Amino acid sequence: MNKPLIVALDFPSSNEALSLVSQLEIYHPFVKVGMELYYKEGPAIIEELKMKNCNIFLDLKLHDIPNTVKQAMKQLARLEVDLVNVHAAGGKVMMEAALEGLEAGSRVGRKRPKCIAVTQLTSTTENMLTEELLIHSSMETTIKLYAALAKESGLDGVVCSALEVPSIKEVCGNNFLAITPGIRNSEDNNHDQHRIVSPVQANRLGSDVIVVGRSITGAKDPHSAYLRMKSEWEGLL
Ligand SMILES: O=c1ccn([C@@H]2O[C@H](COP(=O)(O)O)[C@@H](O)[C@H]2O)c(=O)[nH]1
Repeated sequence: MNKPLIVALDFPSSNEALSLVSQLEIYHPFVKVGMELYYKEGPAIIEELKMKNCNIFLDLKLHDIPNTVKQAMKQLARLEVDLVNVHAAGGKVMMEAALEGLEAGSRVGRKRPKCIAVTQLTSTTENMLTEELLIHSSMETTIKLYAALAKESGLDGVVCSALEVPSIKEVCGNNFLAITPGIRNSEDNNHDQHRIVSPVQANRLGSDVIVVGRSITGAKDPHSAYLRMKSEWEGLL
């Protein structure tokens, strides 16, 4: 994986998602299918996106008992996407089970999809961590621990804010992927995101991949918004 920008296709149906993809088709975009679109369209949307030569992150954030996650991952492996994920909060046995399921469901001779773990959602603040989730370590410590647990479980990386990437790389090494949503430029609406950085900062902080949704999909001109984000992320602007 080089330094991709993944576009979050957070749309209610395939019509809107495919229309956005058609505007970016010449760039063979890496796209993310999340719960909203997948729960509406199911595996058919994955097939349609593959026909358009998109790389795909299927972002369903599995979090359940180990056996359920293993069996679910076995099914997801059959979709042959590039990237899937779980919540690190499910623990080591659950993350190991996710990998077992992916191995079991992947065709012989084909590499399993990469699997990453959500550490703490980018919509979570330090205050929420203490007051609501009753986690009494700092955001940075919590995320470092979750990342180390994901690595010990054999996962390929984590989802985090770019703000935490330097400490994750320190603990888990440079090859452990840091995939970072919560990307905004200063003029963008932050919506429900809290731990946010610009594409330029994400690059400087060492993110491997950025995930951008509404700043592109909700822009008046998504094509220009994509190109600007991409150039800033790649350090060209
Ligand atoms: O911690 C997380 C994990 C996943 N996401 C997902 O990324 C996109 C971000 O969309 P924006 O519109 O750019 O805010 C969205 O699909 C989330 O489900 C995240 O934001 N934070």
